[in-house]
Amino acid sequence: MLAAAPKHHLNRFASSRELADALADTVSDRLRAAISHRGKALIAVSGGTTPGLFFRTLSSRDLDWAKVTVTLVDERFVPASSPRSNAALVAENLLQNNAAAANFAGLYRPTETAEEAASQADDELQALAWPLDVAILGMGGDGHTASFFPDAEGLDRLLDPSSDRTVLPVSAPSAGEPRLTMTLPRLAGAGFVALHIEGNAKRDVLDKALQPGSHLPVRAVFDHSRQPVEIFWAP
Ligand SMILES: O=C(O)[C@H](O)[C@@H](O)[C@H](O)[C@H](O)COP(=O)(O)O
Repeated sequence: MLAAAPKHHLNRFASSRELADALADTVSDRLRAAISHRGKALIAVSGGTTPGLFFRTLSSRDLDWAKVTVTLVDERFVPASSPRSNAALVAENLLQNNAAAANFAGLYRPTETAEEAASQADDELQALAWPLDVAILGMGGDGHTASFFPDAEGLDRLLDPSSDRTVLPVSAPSAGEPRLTMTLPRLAGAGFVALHIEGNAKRDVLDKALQPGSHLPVRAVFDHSRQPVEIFWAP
């Protein structure tokens, strides 16, 4: 009996603009509901080149942003002054307009090593209002999500669904620089998990990841996510 494809829902859009509007609507509704239910909201977002338009669209949504904490799905081991910084990407595109009132909890720490930074961030992020209400994941053309790179040292540890860590360091030749990643259980435990990908090439990679027996890292999110993964895709 072949294992059924993990539960997910494909939301297709004609353009990046339509996708950004729909994802911003859904995410702002989820944040409002979390604030109404528990007085606060916690969202983790990814970096990279895909989410910019979505961030700028979400930043103008009307909600009690002062009760929202934005954190990162992953981060390059670089300071916010670096053009590679996801914290800088979020500051410049999401923490603007109405969302400028939101709180931010980044992963980077100015330590000698990524290991030390991950350990410090892991300690300090325990204080956040877990579980995530929203996790926005991206995906690379190699099937990585967060910083779960296929060539990462100790990938099994990064994908351990029972990890008691929140942040782990990542060393992977294909990653460019050392990374800091939120762990699978933290991401999989979110009340709403969106995978935001654009283009036909990534759609093909995702289709491969959803085949039985796939070992692409993104598949681990589908296999362990508490909620069905909502895929947001535009060509
Ligand atoms: O730090 C990062 O780069 C992201 O968090 C990473 O996981 C990203 O989502 C994918 O690499 C896709 O990146 P693109 O959107 O640039 O294709």
